[in-house]
Amino acid sequence: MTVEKNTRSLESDIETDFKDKMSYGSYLSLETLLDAQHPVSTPEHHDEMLFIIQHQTSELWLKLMLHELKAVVERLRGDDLRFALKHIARVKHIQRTLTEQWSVLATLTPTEYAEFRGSLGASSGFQSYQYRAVEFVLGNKNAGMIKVFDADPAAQKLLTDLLEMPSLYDEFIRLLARRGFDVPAELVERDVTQAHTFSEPLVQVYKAVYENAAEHWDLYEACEELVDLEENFQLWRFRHMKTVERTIGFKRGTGGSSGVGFLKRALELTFFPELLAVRTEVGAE
Ligand code: HEM
Ligand SMILES: N[C@@H](CC(=O)c1ccccc1NC=O)C(=O)O
Repeated sequence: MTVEKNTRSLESDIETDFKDKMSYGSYLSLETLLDAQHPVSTPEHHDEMLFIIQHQTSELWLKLMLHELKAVVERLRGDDLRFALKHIARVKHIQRTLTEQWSVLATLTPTEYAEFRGSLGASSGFQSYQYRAVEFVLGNKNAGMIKVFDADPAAQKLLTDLLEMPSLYDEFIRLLARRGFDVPAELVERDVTQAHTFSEPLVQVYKAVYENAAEHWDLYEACEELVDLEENFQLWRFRHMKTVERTIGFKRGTGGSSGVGFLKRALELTFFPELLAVRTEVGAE
């Protein structure tokens, strides 16, 4: 059947009765999802909807990212690098989406934002427990970050559990040790509640992998995937910092920090420092 008058006719078998069947909206809990945008500015500022949805979509992607990263940790623990790599590939696409999404918020001018910023009170992305959870899973542990969730026991438990679990990087390092590489015992048995700190012997392990890539192909590939993950994470942080700079300049943050300066310091944090250091070591001078 052709389209007439630029109108597509419904096919006779198209389902239209959802009294007793699961529909699109019920499956996706759209009623809950689309009833969760509550601007607080009075009178309501047009641009607050953008601000809310930008954060909510970010939190949804962070939720999926955490789900995938937890699967990566499990797969590494089970020596299943192939499946770990599959999940990492998905995480990388989520990260790209999250980073590209900054361009939507960048349409908010400093004047527009200033018109409803006061309504946000002391709330801040600093209180995003899912963001902190991703940092913890990747190995950037910081127990001090949990204090801000004193009033949210569920978030506090999630973060405390993750703090006490070996991170994705801990599991990767343990896998390298099981594969027979010369990983120092203190790295395998380290206090996993602390942030990972630079280990020179680990650089030498990576050197062995990179200089014999053909022999250790899956590990070689995994190392490069981890470098991508870290770089993508830093790109998100950079776009956040630049968006903040153009939106509030050098004002202090609503969460109480110095603002842009505080966010710039996050760019100096690293997840997998040895994987960057090995680059200085490989190949000819
Ligand atoms: C105009 C938009 C935004 C501005 C002006 C802004 C500003 C800031 C500032 C100043 C901080 C430092 C903490 C503080 O004192 O408040 C911060 C932290 C943070 N923001 Fe935003 N932000 C914006 C949008 C977003 C969005 C869309 C997200 C997405 C979830 C986000 C997530 C975060 C996170 C996770 C932190 C903690 C970063 C860290 O600990 O290094 N922000 N933000
Ligand atoms: N910290 C921001 C406020 C802000 O951006 C924000 C406020 C409430 C919920 C999430 C936010 N996003 C990131 O920090 C500011 O200082 O303007």
